[in-house]
Amino acid sequence: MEDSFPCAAPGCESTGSKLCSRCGKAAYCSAECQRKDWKVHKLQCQKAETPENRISDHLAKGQLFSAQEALQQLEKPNARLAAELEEKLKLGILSEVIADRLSLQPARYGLGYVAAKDLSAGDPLLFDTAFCSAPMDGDQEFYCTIAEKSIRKGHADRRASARVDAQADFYYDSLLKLCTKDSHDRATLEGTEMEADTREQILVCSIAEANSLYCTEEPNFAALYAAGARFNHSCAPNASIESSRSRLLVRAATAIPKGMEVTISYLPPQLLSEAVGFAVGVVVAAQRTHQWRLAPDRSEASEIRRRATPPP
Ligand SMILES: C[S@@+](CC[C@H](N)C(=O)[O-])C[C@H]1O[C@@H](n2cnc3c(N)ncnc32)[C@H](O)[C@@H]1O
Repeated sequence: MEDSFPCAAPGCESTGSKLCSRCGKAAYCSAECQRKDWKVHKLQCQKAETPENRISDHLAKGQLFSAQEALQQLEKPNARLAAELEEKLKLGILSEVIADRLSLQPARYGLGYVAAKDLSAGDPLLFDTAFCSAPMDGDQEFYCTIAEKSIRKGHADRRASARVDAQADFYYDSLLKLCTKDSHDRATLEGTEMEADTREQILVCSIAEANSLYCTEEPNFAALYAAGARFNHSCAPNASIESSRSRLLVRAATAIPKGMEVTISYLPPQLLSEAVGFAVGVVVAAQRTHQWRLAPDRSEASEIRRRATPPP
């Protein structure tokens, strides 16, 4: 930079050789002078419209998908921003409705996502980070492991900053608001006298069972995503999922008009395509693997079970 810029800190007569990385306008001779001047400078410091600053904004707002996309488009890789993104992904407490494409609303089965604008096939809709995950073939049911891990993580106060703690608490609170397994009545559970810890264990276990999703990229794992869990199931879904132990991306699989519910399949595609005749095939396949259970209405479920059970 030109030598003629004076250091912007009041009283300093040195030459400013480093520009403020945020606005790119004020010049300082040293980090110390920049620190001293920050109280005044911050009142006029406007973030320059650079791709790096846009990525910082996305990261600050927890929009990790948008940050990742913008990082990939940078002409020169930026190791600092990439490391910040990785840190945030690891926390497992952030989700992003991409480009305001979805809204959470009352739907056919409880709450569900509805297209907030006309969507095209392939549009990314929701990015979420897994709060916890577990193998499907562990010593105990995967949802018990997910519940145990979730409770530990939900109560931990070991994070990097108060802000991260607050976000983690918010994410855990939204997990606690997810629906319980169909046969578990939340009001009964909440009204029954028992230790608070025991109630929480039963509640989170039921939530983990009703809301965990299979991992398409790591087929032996299931994971619990607080925002992703709000999608309802369809055997002819209009959205698809790409999921791993740490991340979930939901994309429109077809064009979806504004106002239509966006659905995913809770079953891995191979189970859906193996199914001979919709419900019976799916339920039998799911029971056979002991992994996935659909939640049709109860009379339908018992009729399916009756038809699916071979005569003695
Ligand atoms: C992962 S949650 C989906 C979001 C849920 N509707 C909510 O309000 O949070 C799964 C629960 O939604 C309901 N559900 C989702 N899809 C369904 C479907 N196709 N048929 C019946 N119930 C469904 C069931 O109660 C199921 O246990």
